[in-house]
Amino acid sequence: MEFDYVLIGAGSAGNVIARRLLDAGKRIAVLEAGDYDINPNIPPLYNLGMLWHSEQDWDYYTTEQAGCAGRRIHLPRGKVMGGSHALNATIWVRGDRWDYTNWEKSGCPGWGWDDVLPFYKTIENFDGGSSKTHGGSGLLDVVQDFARNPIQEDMLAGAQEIGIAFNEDYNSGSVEGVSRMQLNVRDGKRFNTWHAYLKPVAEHPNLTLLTGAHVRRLLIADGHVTGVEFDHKGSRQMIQAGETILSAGAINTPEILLRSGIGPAAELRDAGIQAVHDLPGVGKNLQDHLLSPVIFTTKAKPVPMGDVAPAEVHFFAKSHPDLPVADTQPIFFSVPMYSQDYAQGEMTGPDNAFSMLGGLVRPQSRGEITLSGPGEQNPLLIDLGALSEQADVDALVASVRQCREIGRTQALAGWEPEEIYPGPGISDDELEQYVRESVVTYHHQVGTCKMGVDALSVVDPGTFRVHGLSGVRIADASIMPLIPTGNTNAPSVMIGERLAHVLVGS
Ligand SMILES: Cc1cc2nc3c(=O)[nH]c(=O)nc-3n(C[C@H](O)[C@H](O)[C@H](O)COP(=O)(O)OP(=O)(O)OC[C@H]3O[C@@H](n4cnc5c(N)ncnc54)[C@H](O)[C@@H]3O)c2cc1C
Repeated sequence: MEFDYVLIGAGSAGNVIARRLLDAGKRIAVLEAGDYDINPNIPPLYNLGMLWHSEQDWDYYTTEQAGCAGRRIHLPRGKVMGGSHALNATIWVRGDRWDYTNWEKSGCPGWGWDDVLPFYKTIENFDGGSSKTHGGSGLLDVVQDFARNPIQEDMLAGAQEIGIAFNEDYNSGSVEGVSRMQLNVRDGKRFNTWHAYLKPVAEHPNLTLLTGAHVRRLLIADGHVTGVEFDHKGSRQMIQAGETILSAGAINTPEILLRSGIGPAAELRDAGIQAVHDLPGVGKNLQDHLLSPVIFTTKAKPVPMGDVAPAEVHFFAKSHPDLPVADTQPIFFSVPMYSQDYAQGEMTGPDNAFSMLGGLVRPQSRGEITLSGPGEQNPLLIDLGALSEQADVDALVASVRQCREIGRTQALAGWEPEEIYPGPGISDDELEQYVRESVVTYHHQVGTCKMGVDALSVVDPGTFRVHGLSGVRIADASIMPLIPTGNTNAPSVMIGERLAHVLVGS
């Protein structure tokens, strides 16, 4: 056999795994559906919105979301070397200690905070240096010392003015409070796991890297996965390997399994696909974070563009005090973040504006990914179940209300802000409808092949093997059993390091 491993997807997790396998002398094939990251809008973070609907975006849409005024919500995902880490805002957030305690409790022993912390430290090249909580000599830059935009500093002060405590380091185990973000940037430009891990060894003799290689299904014989079938340069091809690793992300990893006949047998039959392995949890347990915008224009002076990033400050807060951990994470942008596909018609306004987006990060709603038919031309059905639980609506409304309040603080008064969305016509008591009509994804889909041991679990938490099959493992955002309290890139990278450790003891 030519390859020890074939790895599908060169995204946040995939690049890490590929690098560690090469360092350990393994022969690997990496198949990435997208191309190299030559789009000039990838490096400058300010241009990330220009990547939406581009060739580097899988450009998914949800089904009509009943909880969101029947809207279909755009879900950008990276289809390029670097994966969604090539499209994201590079905000580095591990989540709260509480998240990992809950992963353990949900049937994932060995995934507590103290277990994952060493992996985060291994990953990080933190500009604050190494410490009890941070790594200073890893491959991935985590930067807190960059030129800050004065309007972001005033939003930071405004949050403190309404009683949100300052948290010097939200990555130290407790997220709660308002913080300056830590980013994956180098020289002020995006720096992702492709740049940090795989690109430096892209000429390695043990690496076969195919871009534009779209994996269609797994090859399976008697419960053993022997490789994959994929499209490349206009023809259908196969690769066999000792093991297959799926790192295609929370949408495409379950898609590949489902199209291979691995999933809920009855649903597969209904979609016209012969089930080869009945695994009820594939595509289930879909979780995402949500945002709803509060946007202000300024009368006193124009909003300056920052040097590095459009988003620099966020805070974590409980929507009511008896919660064990923050359930909201508003995020501040130095640009107007007009909602896509706003129910009232296109959301427009002046370019001179800043945004504070209410954010829901502990959703109770769950969604699912299913197939609409047997053929590759039959699209995926992605149902986020967004805002299907009233508790989620209430938390998001509370978060939007807080953002409006910050807009009225003394700290921001010097800008003379005027709220344009939701706008003066909408009182705090009328926010529910606005939230349902304006909500967008926070881009954090996870959980569709969750680790664990219950009936809906897909992946073994110790070995990353797919339950009931040999020769195949999964390591990406799809295996998270519960969505973390915060952005999901750092946990995805950590998952990549952990699988590498299992395979080659990095
Ligand atoms: C617009 C946007 C902004 C975000 N902002 C942030 C942020 O600031 N901070 C944060 O923490 N998180 C952010 N996220 C989320 C974060 O980027 C993801 O959680 C993380 O990248 C997931 O990593 P992954 O390895 O699971 O998947 P990905 O990084 O998406 O990698 C999957 C890879 O697999 C490839 N692939 C998929 N299907 C196939 C196939 N069939 N054949 C071959 N290859 C395939 C894809 O093209 C992709 O390269 C954002 C995401 C987006 C889209």
